[in-house]
Amino acid sequence: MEGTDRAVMTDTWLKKHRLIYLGATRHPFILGIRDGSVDLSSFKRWLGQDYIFVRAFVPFVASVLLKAWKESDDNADIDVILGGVAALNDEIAWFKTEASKWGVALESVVPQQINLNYCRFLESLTSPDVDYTQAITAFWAVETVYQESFAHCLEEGSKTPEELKQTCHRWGNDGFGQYCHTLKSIADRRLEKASKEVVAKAELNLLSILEHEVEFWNMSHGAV
Ligand SMILES: Cc1ncc(CNC=O)c(N)n1
Repeated sequence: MEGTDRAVMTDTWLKKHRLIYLGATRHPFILGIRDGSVDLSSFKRWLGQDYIFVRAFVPFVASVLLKAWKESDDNADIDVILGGVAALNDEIAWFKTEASKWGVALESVVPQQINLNYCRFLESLTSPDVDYTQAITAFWAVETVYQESFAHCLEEGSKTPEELKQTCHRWGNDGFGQYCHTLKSIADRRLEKASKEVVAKAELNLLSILEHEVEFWNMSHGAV
């Protein structure tokens, strides 16, 4: 059949950049959740910083929505991205409840430099000079790192403490997995038709995102 053995761009990239991808999705912080050895002060630090990140992620996703509306060849993309926006609305409410459960005062969390750097990078992708293909590919990458990381904490044989399971479910559940898979299909569909220049930029963005994600997990250790 035509096209059955054509390489899918995102799969090619994840194979090529496997070590850094594993660095982002199998980070010691995640492995610590999975084996129950995680330091709860690290978890609380991550929670406060991630709340700040997610608030900054909303305008990035809104920019992806705007680009889809202007540039996409498939109306269904809007529905998928809008679903992502709706999920972020729930997520922000969840962070507030979760933070009060752990005694984390979200209003007084000071964003760390690593967090600000990551937010600034995503903000740079909201520029009109960045096309829809690059934006949707970046969106897929950010979501997928969390999906793969937290799903790992729920796999058979994991010893995730009961009080952390809800957090893992938030991103590790099958519905979120399906959603990431849909984002991946959109990204691959666009990459297939994109110019070499756009494909090259999208790959560099992926590498930047993976590096920012590793740094973000590192931040939980409080050594920065
Ligand atoms: C640092 C980081 N990366 C990805 C996600 C997942 N996307 C939205 O929630 C997240 N919450 N935080």
